[in-house]
Amino acid sequence: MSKKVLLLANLGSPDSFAVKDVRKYLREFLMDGRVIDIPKVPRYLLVNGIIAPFRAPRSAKKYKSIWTQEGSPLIVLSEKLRARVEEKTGLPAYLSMRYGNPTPQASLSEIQEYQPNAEEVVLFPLYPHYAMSSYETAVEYVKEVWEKGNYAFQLKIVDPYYNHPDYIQALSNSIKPFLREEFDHLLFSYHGVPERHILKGDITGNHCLKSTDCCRTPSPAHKFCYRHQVFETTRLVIEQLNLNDEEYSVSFQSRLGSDKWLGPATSDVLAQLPGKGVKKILVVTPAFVSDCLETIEEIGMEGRETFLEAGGEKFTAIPCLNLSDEWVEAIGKMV
Ligand SMILES: C=CC1=C(C)c2cc3[nH]c(cc4nc(cc5[nH]c(cc1n2)c(C)c5CCC(=O)O)C(CCC(=O)O)=C4C)c(C)c3C=C
Ligand SMILES: [Fe+2]
Ligand SMILES: [Fe+2]
Repeated sequence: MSKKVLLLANLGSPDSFAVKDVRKYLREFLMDGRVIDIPKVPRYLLVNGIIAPFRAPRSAKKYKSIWTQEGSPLIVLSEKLRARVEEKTGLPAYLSMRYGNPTPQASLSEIQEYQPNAEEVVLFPLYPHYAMSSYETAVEYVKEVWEKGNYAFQLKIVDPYYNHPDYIQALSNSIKPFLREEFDHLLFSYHGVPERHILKGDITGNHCLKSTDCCRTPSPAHKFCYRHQVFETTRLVIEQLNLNDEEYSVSFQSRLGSDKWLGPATSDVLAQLPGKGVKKILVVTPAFVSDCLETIEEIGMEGRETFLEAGGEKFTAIPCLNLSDEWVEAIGKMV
């Protein structure tokens, strides 16, 4: 019986692609004040009156297009990753989701029941970068459940690892085989967030988004700045891959609502690049460590269509780290 237990935390998926399950999932997700950060009453009206009813049927169709025999790719891959990490580290590993199942309540209770010698649970968020709508909400939610539950074990949390050498190495090596084929451009497409989230996370109150190169000027704000962290991941990977500045760029995907989000938008970039002579593109999505709706459908299907319709000739979506040995080893080292 181990004193140290691992808990991997990811975002979660609906229980099925049925509209009612997708609606329930969207409601839980979007009622999170760290995702839609407006006061509770207007948020309730917006989510329940507008977003969930209109978005659920459209999202359900998208989920149906990626669903496998085993279930949602995000859940299936996260569970397989959990098993590999357990095997590799020799430590008991559990999985919980921020929205949907398995809940942190269920996972922590399982640990309590089946790991009676556990003294320390190490929470490993399956998000390399800090964003209030991803890493922060996942961590704070598990903390909240742990605080309420009177568990016998301590809770330790792994910091964002966007610049950790082993993560960078695993990510770079996952891209390398694709560079052997002819390509014109490597696009790093990260999940977007509203600019307001970046401003809220600025602990100096006067750094983030105050100049175009704020994320490249050293500042204590970077500890919580998603934009800085994704630029750092990109810079470190580019260094490993020996690419020059013309061969790659960064964009942000999955925009929702009418707020100003980080840009440029991936969909705009994919529509414009063929006109600038980019006919063969590679797209990598490092904000996601496991393939999911946003990588398989939004990039692999919609993004491909946008690029080819705009005159592109070859579109390659590079898979996420998923179950790569190097990634499993990197997690083992980070925990
Ligand atoms: C205001 C809305 C959203 C913010 C901010 C946001 C940030 C954010 N999300 C991820 C990772 C994932 N998001 C996924 C799906 C998804 N995201 C939003 C909205 C926001 N995300 C919605 C409504 C959905 C559901 C699908 C849809 O209707 O479009 C997923 C995939 C889940 C799956 O089941 O496969 C992931 C993963 C990050 C990392 C992030 C901030 C950096
Ligand atoms: Fe999202
Ligand atoms: Fe910044």
